[in-house]
Amino acid sequence: MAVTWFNDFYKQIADSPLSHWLEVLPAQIALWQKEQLHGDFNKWVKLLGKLPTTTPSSINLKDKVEFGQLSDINDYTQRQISGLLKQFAPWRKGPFHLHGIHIDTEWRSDWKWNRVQPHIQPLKDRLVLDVGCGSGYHMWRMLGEKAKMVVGADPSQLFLMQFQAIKHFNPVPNIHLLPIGVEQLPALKAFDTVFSMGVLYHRRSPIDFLYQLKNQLRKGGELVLETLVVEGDEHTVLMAGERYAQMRNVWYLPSTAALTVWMQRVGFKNIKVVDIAKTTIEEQRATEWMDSQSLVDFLDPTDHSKTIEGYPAPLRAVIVAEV
Ligand SMILES: Nc1ncnc2c1ncn2[C@@H]1O[C@H](C[S@+](CC[C@H]([NH3+])C(=O)[O-])CC(=O)[O-])[C@@H](O)[C@H]1O
Repeated sequence: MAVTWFNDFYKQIADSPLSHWLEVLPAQIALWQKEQLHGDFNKWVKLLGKLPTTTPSSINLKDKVEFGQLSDINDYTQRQISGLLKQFAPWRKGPFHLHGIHIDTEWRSDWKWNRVQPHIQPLKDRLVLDVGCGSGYHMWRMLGEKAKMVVGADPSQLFLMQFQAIKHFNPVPNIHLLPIGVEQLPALKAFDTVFSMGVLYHRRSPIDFLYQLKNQLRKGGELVLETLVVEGDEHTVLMAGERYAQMRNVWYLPSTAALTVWMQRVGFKNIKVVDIAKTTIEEQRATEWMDSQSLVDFLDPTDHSKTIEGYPAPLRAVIVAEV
């Protein structure tokens, strides 16, 4: 089933600093549609098509992501929307509020945003990229800060569906999620702000990853990086064994001092560590919308300062820098 979600984006960027992206992006997306669709893709697109059209009486992106109130729709429609959205579970990144339906996600992504937002350059009128954006929760909050356009890149197709399901209730033209990985981005050198939160530790080559992020920024642009770190000096980097907090795809956890050295080597300037926070079992937990195991199951049951494998428990840092 071919989707046309990306055509508007191509048209919008044709006459913008992102126009040279058109040399590669449409071909990448066409190949993706032809060869890389998830087994449930067509089922998901059909479910999206069943979401009723509503008229939200309010849009709030400033302190949460909330489209419409319960009073805008009747009980039947609310149950219908809720039932359809549940079919896109597990819902990991959020929360979202749609016409009184509270999608209570595994993560309180709003808490991360509260740690990040006070420290970044104002997003008003900026062209913003979010690499590894998940379901797009933070992208909506970036739009709430009046960014001109927000583009997300994330290869997860379930996250893409969740994003499209949310966007259905507020179909504004200046927010787009593209199903591509960071490695598929050409050196666009055009974004005013690039975010990448929760991705660096998933990359096998973190230094190459930092170069890829840098290559998306215009001169003077800002990188906002959030990642798992460990305590230690500029020589400290943890490479965990096969799993870290049960995740198989975790590679390097540097100290903030080591990460700062990496970023200097890659050519970032004005590097500032602006927040360090332990992830709590209140911030990441199982809910009705994500009912499998979560952080509490990935920590040592007798000592929450350690993961179940015996490594330091998740500690996350926010770093801002310029190019
Ligand atoms: N090659 C890749 N390129 C881009 N993204 C990728 C790639 N591989 C995986 N991802 C995506 O990176 C995201 C990481 S989650 C952070 C979400 C949000 N930013 C958050 O801060 O809450 C954190 C976690 O799962 O640990 C997922 O959405 C992946 O699909």
